[in-house]
Amino acid sequence: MLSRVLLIVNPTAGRGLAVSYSQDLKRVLEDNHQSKIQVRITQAEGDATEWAKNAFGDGFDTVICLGGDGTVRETVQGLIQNPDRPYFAFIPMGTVNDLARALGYSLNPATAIKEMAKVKTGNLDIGLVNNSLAFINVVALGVIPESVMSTSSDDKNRLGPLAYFLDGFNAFFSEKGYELKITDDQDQVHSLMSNLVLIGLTNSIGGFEAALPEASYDDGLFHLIAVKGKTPLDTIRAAIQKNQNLFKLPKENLLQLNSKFFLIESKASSELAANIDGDAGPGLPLKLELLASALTVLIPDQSKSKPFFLP
Ligand SMILES: Nc1ncnc2c1ncn2[C@@H]1O[C@H](COP(=O)(O)OP(=O)(O)OP(=O)(O)O)[C@@H](O)[C@H]1O
Repeated sequence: MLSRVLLIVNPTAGRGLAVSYSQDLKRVLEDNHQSKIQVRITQAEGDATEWAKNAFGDGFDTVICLGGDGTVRETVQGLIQNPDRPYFAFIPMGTVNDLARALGYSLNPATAIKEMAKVKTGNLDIGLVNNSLAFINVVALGVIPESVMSTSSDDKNRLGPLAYFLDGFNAFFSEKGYELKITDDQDQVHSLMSNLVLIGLTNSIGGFEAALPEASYDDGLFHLIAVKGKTPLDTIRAAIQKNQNLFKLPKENLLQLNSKFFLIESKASSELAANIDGDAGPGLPLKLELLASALTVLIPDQSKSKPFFLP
């Protein structure tokens, strides 16, 4: 691992600093792992996927991308298309960086680069939508995820997480709800009216690291939370009437399931599109399959880098 490394760099990520960060990462890898490095800079959507797909055949044992969650997702999309998969890591440079939070990476790119000096490996579960589209963090359905999909890259660069908040806030007043049928890996069918469904792979969703506290990137399960009710306001009213913390909604307002598979269907399928890791995805029905331990991911080995004192 880390002998021949392909660095995939999205030059638009990290407020345009990704290319200069890639040179810092190159030095850290050469100095600490004697790596042979090739740096490739993406020109457009799809480059990261194509290069990651062919990386192992091109002689790379490790692929590291520098970019936001979109770049990470595109890279993973390429890696899983080949049965021979290189080691994988990334330097987080996006707005939310959920996978970085889940793996314990530093969210500061300069620190995350330094942390690549000492790494250990972990298993990373990946989600697959409709047999083809990979996801790394979350599939979300409902009025809030729909509105967030329209958040522009310009707004994200200018406003950071606030851009998502503003778009999501407007959606709170929408009167939409969806009649959904959710089938799990035990063939249990759950029917409900919902305004928000999240299917997460890790504990961190939308930058909230405790969103799914029991979920882990390597536990081999999807974690689904569906908020019952026609509008988000309905749900919040119900919670407040019961004096509940909004993040601990009463059980009757939530459906929670863990499963390796979900089929999600709706009566009004054309109305509802999925948000896949923050970007627009296909409409319902959605088939979600979990690819357990699909990738071997590099994780900072903080235990080794900490100073060691004898008692
Ligand atoms: N040279 C390029 N010019 C414009 N867009 C590019 C280029 N290379 C890649 N992209 C696209 O940029 C998109 C967004 O990239 P990325 O997710 O890394 O940044 P971001 O949008 O700032 O991150 P986040 O979504 O976490 O805020 C990716 O989907 C990718 O396809």
